[in-house]
Amino acid sequence: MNKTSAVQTIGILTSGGDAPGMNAALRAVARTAWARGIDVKGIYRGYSGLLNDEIFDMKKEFTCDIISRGGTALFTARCEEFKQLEYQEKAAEILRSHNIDGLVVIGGDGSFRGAQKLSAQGINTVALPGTIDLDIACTEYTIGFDTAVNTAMQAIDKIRDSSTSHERCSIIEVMGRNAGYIALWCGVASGAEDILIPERFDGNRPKLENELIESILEKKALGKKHHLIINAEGVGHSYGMAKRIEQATGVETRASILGHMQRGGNPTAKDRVYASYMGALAVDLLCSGATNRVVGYRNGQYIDYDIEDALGMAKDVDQYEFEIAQILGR
Ligand SMILES: Nc1ncnc2c1ncn2[C@@H]1O[C@H](COP(=O)(O)OP(=O)(O)O)[C@@H](O)[C@H]1O
Ligand SMILES: O=P(O)(O)OC[C@H]1O[C@](O)(COP(=O)(O)O)[C@@H](O)[C@@H]1O
Ligand SMILES: [Mg+2]
Repeated sequence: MNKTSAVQTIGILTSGGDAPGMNAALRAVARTAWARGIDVKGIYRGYSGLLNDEIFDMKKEFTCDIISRGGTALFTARCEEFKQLEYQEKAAEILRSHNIDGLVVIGGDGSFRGAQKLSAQGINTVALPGTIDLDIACTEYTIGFDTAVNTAMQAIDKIRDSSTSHERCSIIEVMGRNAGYIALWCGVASGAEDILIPERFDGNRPKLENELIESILEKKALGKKHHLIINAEGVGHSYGMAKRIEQATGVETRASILGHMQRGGNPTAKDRVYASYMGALAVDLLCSGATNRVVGYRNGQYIDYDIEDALGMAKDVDQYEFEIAQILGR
């Protein structure tokens, strides 16, 4: 019992796509809470597990040997029904029945909406940005992005060796349903000739493919031995694109979709350390009586925002960075 804290029992859940570093975050939440004299309960499988009352008393052992592991020891899920008010009310009841008066939600923008709804139901809630997509406007950093980019970059390096040996064009599709940050970073880090991101795609596929065909022929004429195209999932259609490009250019073209390997693996030091400080801050915010907050990282500092304000912020790929990425691939 901590008489000065606004909350006495903190629940933790992970929600949406898993991200490397979620374990470091939940470990930090639990250990900071214990250090502050607060009880901790784990909630399995995100909002879905919460609605099924999959709640347990977290003990120290649960947080041991997980900081170096990808994924989430609490498991994660997407839960459509949680978008409805009646399920949000039910979830708040369940939390209260376990004496959980503070909740930390680790997930992406969708999960923040859920956290906001629980806050409206009277449960003090703080969210941590856990997503490989980096698509959260209020923060320069999200848990998992750094690891995902490094994992994808290493895979691209390997594909590049094969691509160069065969003097082929390779289209490599990386994750990012609505966001091109993984593609942009991988493109720059791998020296890709072309980078396709949803933020700069107008939906006109024939136009996009014609530009790529021109770019491939131009670079082939300059003596380039391969042509790497990093394609974000949000643009997609990599296999069809490869076929049409090969037909039009005569350059053998292969597509590789990296898929879920990008979400796994041991988190980088950055993901472990940032996630740890963010987890600790979430607890201290709850102790101070805060609710409906999201933790972020900006200008070298860990900060927090109102969830509504955070979700209202717009984010776009920096145009200068995108232009330079294109220049460097020429
Ligand atoms: N508008 C909403 N209201 C309540 N809960 C939501 C809302 N949007 C999303 N959620 C919850 O958050 C979960 C994760 O959202 P999703 O967008 O799939 O992943 P992420 O949190 O990684 O962005 C959803 O399955 C749902 O349970
Ligand atoms: O594993 P799923 O459910 O197919 O989801 C795939 C999506 O999850 C992500 O890996 C991460 O997105 P979220 O963090 O929003 O869940 C996206 O890049 C990808 O489009
Ligand atoms: Mg999301």
